[in-house]
Amino acid sequence: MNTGSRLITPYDFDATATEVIDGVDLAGRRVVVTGGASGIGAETVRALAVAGAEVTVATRRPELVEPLVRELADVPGAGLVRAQALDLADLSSVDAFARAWRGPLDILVANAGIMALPERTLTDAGWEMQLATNFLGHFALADALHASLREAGSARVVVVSSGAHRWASFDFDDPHFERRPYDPWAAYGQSKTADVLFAVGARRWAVDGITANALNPGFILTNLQRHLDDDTMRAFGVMDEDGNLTPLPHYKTPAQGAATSVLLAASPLLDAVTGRYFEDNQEVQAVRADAEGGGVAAHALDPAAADRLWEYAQDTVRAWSKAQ
Ligand SMILES: NC(=O)c1ccc[n+]([C@@H]2O[C@H](COP(=O)([O-])OP(=O)(O)OC[C@H]3O[C@@H](n4cnc5c(N)ncnc54)[C@H](O)[C@@H]3O)[C@@H](O)[C@H]2O)c1
Repeated sequence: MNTGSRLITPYDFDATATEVIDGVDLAGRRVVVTGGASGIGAETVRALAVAGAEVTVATRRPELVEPLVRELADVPGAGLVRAQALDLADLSSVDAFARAWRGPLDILVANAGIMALPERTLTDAGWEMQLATNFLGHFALADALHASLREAGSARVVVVSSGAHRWASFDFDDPHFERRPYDPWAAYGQSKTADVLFAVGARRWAVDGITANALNPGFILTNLQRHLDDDTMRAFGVMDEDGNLTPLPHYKTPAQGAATSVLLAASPLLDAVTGRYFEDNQEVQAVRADAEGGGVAAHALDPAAADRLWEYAQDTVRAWSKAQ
């Protein structure tokens, strides 16, 4: 496995999902994209399917993916796209999805996510909703699909994190905000730190030919911002006084936002690269958590924290399974 120097690719901020895998033939490769019904997930599905991959869109509402399925069915050379129900906040749904999967899985893109729920919200299992959706559900899914990933021979797991990971390390004493006051951004940041640590902890799967890398897609206006009030949207500079959305120059289109996911999922440049963090199609350097601009916080790359989180997630998921 590649643990060498920082990976710099020929692609930058502006590259689209299709461009970063131009010329790559994914015929015969089987892919799952969670949250592929909208936003950057849909663009990830589009680029991988057009390159020939067979893509399963794992989504809470499969009927909403029908237009995308029809669109890609008309593209010559595109792989088959289908939708299958998955609710990451409900482990019985995760379990059902994994049990129904047959044969190898070449690429798992853990893309689905929610951001900044204003009130502390719990899943039926009693888990804080952002942690459950953004991390624990994806961990459970990857773990349940491990044999299929191994069967693929050289599978890749792509974990969509966020620059918000820098706002919070993982609080092992209180991951579900039972003791500390709930903060929507601390909960989002913690879940996205967990996503990066997941990719780092997955180095234990290298022996099975499975690599895992994490990424920040950049800023993209999508449904993700639906829980933000107008004041927050104005503070972010993406809404004017009249309530019109005004994306800033550093905002990306969904097709650009999906590029780093697709690069990590399918570019030959990433062969055998694992446990790393990318932004704008490049591996980025570790920075102080409070640094301006991009970069990855040291707390998200810490191998000891990654191992501890892996054990925590495995125990949490297994405790849920036993209780069923
Ligand atoms: N848009 C941005 O600026 C931005 C920035 C950084 C990171 N991200 C990350 O990118 C990813 C995709 O977000 P997006 O911007 O495309 O937003 P989006 O809201 O369009 O996409 C998120 C998808 O996740 C799905 N989802 C949510 N909860 C789910 C659940 N319980 N089970 C299954 N699916 C569920 C949604 O239905 C949706 O299709 C997220 O992980 C997000 O945190 C986005």
